[in-house]
Amino acid sequence: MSAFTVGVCQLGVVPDKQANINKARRMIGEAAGYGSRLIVLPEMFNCPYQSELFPQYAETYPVGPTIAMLAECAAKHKVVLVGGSIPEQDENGNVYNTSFIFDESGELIGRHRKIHLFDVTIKGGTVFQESRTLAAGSSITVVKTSLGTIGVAICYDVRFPELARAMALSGAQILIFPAAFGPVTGPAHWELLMRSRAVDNQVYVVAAAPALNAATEYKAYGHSLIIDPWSRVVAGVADEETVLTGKIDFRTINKVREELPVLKQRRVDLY
Ligand SMILES: NC(=O)CCC(=O)C(=O)O
Repeated sequence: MSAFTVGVCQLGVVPDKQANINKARRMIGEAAGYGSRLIVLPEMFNCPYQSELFPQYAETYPVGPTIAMLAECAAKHKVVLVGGSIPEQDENGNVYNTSFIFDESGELIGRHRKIHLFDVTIKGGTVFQESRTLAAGSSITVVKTSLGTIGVAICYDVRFPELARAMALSGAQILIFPAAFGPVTGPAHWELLMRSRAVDNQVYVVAAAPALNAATEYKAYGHSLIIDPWSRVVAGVADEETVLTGKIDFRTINKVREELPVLKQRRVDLY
């Protein structure tokens, strides 16, 4: 399919896990009602973004109310669903920041475990240590869907351009980033990074953020975005809870790559 609508659920996360699941179900239904064939949720959408909380909100595939809701909604609405991310516990007790990806029949078609953990100390700003409770994933995620090929990475992963390039070279036409930037790096880098990955690789970028909830400790920046391969913002919002939609048209990828053939012109003999 060369053109279709993508929907992004910019959901405001609350401490009550079941309330987050219910809200996600409702927002996925709303996005499907707008004609979205691909729907994306934000990073850690069932759990406040706080390291110490991740283990207690974690689920082990295929068991768990969040995973069940995602599979059920994908099948009910016949959509490709990138289920943001949730804390996932494996059989050895390791917890990952994981995106589960479902097809239109509710089958799991991909799983991305965040590769680069968000361990930063910005003086006078954000201090975060995902590695206190999370383990890092160890593979790149590129998934063929009925709509096209998608690459999925999570939030801080966007800062590593080699990863986006590897996904694009593996055939990804859309790079999807469930994410949760905060009030310090959000205004400074969010749009810049997302648009850079789009222009570097001449692909669509979909960045799904949580809405701002002023009552939670981590203040999400919001500003979900859909960006085209020319780096134009197709659709964007501020920090409120809402469903964002935009058109993806793969013919734009071909047009941009024909006009500016930078991917073909790379000097792989030199770098
Ligand atoms: N959840 C995250 O990985 C946050 C990344 C972030 O805020 C950044 O600036 O990078």
